Amino acid sequence: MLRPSSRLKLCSPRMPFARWASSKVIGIDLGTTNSAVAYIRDPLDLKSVTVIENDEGKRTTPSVVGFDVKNGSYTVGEAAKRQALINPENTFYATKRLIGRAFQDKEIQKDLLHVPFKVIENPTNKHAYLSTSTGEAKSPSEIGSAVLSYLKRTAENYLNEEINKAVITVPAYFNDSQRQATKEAGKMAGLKVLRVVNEPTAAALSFGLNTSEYSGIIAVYDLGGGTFDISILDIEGGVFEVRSTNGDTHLGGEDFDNVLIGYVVNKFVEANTEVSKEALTKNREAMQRIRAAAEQAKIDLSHVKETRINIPFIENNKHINLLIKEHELDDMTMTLIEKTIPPVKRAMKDAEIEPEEVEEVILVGGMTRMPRIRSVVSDVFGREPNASVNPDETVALGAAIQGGVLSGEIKNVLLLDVTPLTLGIETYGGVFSPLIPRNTTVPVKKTEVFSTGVDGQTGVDIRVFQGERGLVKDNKLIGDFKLAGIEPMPKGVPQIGVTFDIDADGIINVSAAETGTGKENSITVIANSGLTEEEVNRLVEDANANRELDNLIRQRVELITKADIMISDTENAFKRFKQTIIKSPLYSEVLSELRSTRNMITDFKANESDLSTDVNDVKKATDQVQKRAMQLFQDAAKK
Ligand SMILES: Nc1ncnc2c1ncn2[C@@H]1O[C@H](COP(=O)(O)OP(=O)(O)OP(=O)(O)O)[C@@H](O)[C@H]1O
Repeated sequence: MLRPSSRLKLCSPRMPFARWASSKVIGIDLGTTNSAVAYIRDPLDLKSVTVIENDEGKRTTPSVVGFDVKNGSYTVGEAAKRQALINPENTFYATKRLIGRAFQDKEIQKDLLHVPFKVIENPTNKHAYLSTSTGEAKSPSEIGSAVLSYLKRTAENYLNEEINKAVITVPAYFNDSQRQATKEAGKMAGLKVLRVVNEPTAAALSFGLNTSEYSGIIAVYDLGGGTFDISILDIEGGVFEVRSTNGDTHLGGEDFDNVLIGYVVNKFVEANTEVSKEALTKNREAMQRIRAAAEQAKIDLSHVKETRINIPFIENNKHINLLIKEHELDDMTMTLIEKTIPPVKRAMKDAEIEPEEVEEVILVGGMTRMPRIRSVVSDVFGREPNASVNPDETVALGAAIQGGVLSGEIKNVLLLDVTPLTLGIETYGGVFSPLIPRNTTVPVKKTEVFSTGVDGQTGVDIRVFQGERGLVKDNKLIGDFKLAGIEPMPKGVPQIGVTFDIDADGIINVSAAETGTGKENSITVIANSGLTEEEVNRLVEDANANRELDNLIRQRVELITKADIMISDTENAFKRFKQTIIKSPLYSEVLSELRSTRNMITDFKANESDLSTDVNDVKKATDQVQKRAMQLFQDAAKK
């Protein structure tokens, strides 16, 4: 992992923070279920960072938007949640689970079964969009933007001034496409998004600066309504360095609710055989009522040992009256809780630390109030989580602090965040050539020089991948572009510099330039789809399981490519200097060795998947031909 030695240090923790005039930057936690907005009341006092209450006096606002299709207006937050029962098809919630994702993603297809509104495929970008009952398409960014506008207004009403700058948080494991879509939502809401900050990093900022002079290694375990993140940070003298991050962008309270909803539905149809499961699940209003009651029961069970779900007149004048115990909820959701453990272990491994080195465990997100989750987290880290952090507010508070840092109101705090997955390009033979390893501190810029694989090649396809495997076919294509207009040259001669530039928001820009012709091209990577939970898990697990094999294949492809280029060079030299070297008695002998090595390479490439062939034979033969060709040229020169 990159650990810059020249990182900025806080001169003295007791040094007063300086203030300079600037417009306010609000911090927004745009959550799957709930959102919050915060600001810094007094930059000289970091403890003055405050969550702003909405017009209903609440400190968090449901991320729900309800459209009135008759008059074209919409409501946000509590008001939207209240009308959900009578307007289920036009009340959109948990749309953060869709943002920047392809409609065909397995996760999206699974979610479709549980939501009372319509999710459609946008014909242009193939992303998941929403549709009102009158067929009006809305992008998840538009829904996010409605929530952001509401929070912007909340802040403006409270502060009595116009606000147009914000820091917005996103799950750490969000990919490029999901980050772009979130920024877009901010722009649509009339906000200049100064920075997109990872949620656990924001939580750490708020914890670290509120706990005076905190230094040490902390783990932030963040399980909210829709996503799970784990980050390991090293906090020292005002420098917040993320050492690793991992997670699952499709795991959260919504999944727990869905499990409980399934349980309630099954119990109801078992007890009322005249009601079919299909009829009940198609009844949007009934399902909306079951959803609300199930979520409430889940929340209640964090405080009481048992609770009742009572829903009168659910179908055919029948009622739901069900007793649920805490251990029953624990048992039915244990597989979901356990899904958080492998990312935690991977994050610790990547940060090169053992659990006992973690000095504080910070819990973020409403789901971490569930006692079973707390006990699992305690077991994994071997310590009780820190109880001083408010899991609903800490992310927004951290975003506001980062806003203060960016506006210059807060000095001497430096945030060093990381990129969650390895980034690289495809090279000859389908090999994944990483440029930026996962958990590299951002912003980062890196250039590597590549060349062509075929003689006379005038264009190259730059295909950008994200993932942990050695071959591109096992990773995720996140964008591609062509660099054309290269002058025809022998393979291996053109010098193509490929530059990856990841900004502090985690957004990726890739450019390529050929030095000879000065041809240049670039893209800002906009992924066709987000990484599904399965893909993320598969990427890392498969990479570990297949590391040896991948390395072997990779080394073989690299060796053969090198040999191919060397033999091509020698063949070209033979053609060019034929008149001179033909005079040497060595000529025909070396020429035949050259031809047989060429045949070896051709055979090897034709049977690339046969791992029983020894690539070292090709290497030895190539080295030998090189040596013999040198002798031939020296001998010919003497004549
Ligand atoms: N006391 C509680 N016990 C169990 N679950 C709870 C409790 N309070 C809230 N939750 C659940 O926490 C989830 C919401 O958490 P939170 O508001 O932190 O998420 P979010 O910020 O909207 O989501 P994300 O960070 O994933 O985008 C919901 O699923 C809610 O039901």
